[in-house]
Amino acid sequence: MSKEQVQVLQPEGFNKSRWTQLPRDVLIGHEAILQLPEIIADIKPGKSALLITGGTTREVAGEAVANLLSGMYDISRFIAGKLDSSTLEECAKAASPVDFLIGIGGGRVIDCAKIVSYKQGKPFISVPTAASHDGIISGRATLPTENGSVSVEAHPPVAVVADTGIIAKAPHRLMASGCADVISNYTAILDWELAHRIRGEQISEYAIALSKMTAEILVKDANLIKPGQEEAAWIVVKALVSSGVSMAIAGSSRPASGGEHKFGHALERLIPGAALHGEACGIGSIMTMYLHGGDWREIRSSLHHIGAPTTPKELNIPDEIVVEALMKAREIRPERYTILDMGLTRESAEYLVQLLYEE
Ligand SMILES: NC(=O)C1=CN([C@@H]2O[C@H](COP(=O)(O)OP(=O)(O)OC[C@H]3O[C@@H](n4cnc5c(N)ncnc54)[C@H](OP(=O)(O)O)[C@@H]3O)[C@@H](O)[C@H]2O)C=CC1
Ligand SMILES: O=C(CO)COP(=O)(O)O
Ligand SMILES: [Zn+2]
Repeated sequence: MSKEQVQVLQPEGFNKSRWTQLPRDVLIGHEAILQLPEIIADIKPGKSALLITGGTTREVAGEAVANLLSGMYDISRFIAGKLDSSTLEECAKAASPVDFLIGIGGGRVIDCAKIVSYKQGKPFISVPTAASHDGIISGRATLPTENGSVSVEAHPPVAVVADTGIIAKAPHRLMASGCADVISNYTAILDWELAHRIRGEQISEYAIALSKMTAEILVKDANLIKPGQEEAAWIVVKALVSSGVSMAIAGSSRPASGGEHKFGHALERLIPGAALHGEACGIGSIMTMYLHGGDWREIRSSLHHIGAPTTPKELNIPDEIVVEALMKAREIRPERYTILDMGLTRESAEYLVQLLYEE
């Protein structure tokens, strides 16, 4: 090779730079949890750990992890029953003496571990007990506030350990919700492209391609997603990881969160706990796909096939609340421009909700 240096013809003002953070170790599979000691030994995060769980997930996996690691590490425990400022404060106190954190549970618990570990500059390990959301691996956390949910900067876990045996045993509703979260990537991308065309918002073709491919693979494999099957857990966790990587590439949740997520966050504010995160976003995605002029029936039948709800009635949510959530979606994260920010009228919102019931 010639020693001659290539002369870089720098376009004036070129100053792009992106720092993409990803986990160092991702372990998915049968009895993966038993390999936690090896994963921790590989990362060498320190000698003491705080295990953050929920009330149920403490029983499902938290105590098993505590037993596995005790004797090797100093273990303390914290139960994150909610995700609000006082829980975060208490969790931060519990975390301050330890070297690293392990979040064992659903999205709420993992986001709690993510936020506290980020604020304290400590590593955290993500141990999802359900395939219910694509925040398993992402570097962002969703924080409910009085003014609606905000996406806050955090850091990705240093490692993800997803035990497909544990995840397959979780209620199927959780896995179906995770699938819906991924299927909603279709409309999140359409919204991002819309914002690019109308507002000149920067898009990432790599993030879009990965996010779209992930949703497509999941829809193709929908017939394999059955309750209690470890293979189903394997397929869905891989999709959630891939969707999380698309967010890491984008440096934002844009490739996986558009108008259907703004609707989902608004619904959660109006009727907390009635729908799981992915369930709400899936229903939102049917409606925003209709507005985009895309194949909304395909979204609806994929959700139905997987076992996710496609109507408010299935969740015992009154239709009027869904109309309200569609109208309020524009107040959630107003800087995130989507099809729901284009002047949706109440009459159109009512029509969208009726569409969900169409034969
Ligand atoms: N950061 C990001 O990028 C993303 C964040 N999210 C966030 O994640 C949250 C949604 O996560 P989701 O998991 O749906 O909700 P939760 O974390 O609230 O979990 C739902 C319920 O499932 C229970 N559970 C979890 N695993 C099992 C199991 N194996 N067996 C029995 N029960 C189980 C939980 O128990 P327990 O009470 O013990 O917790 C909880 O009661 C939202 O806050 C959302 O905003 C969603 C997507 C992306
Ligand atoms: O849920 C997400 C992706 O599925 C990301 O969350 P936000 O909508 O809070 O950005
Ligand atoms: Zn989501």
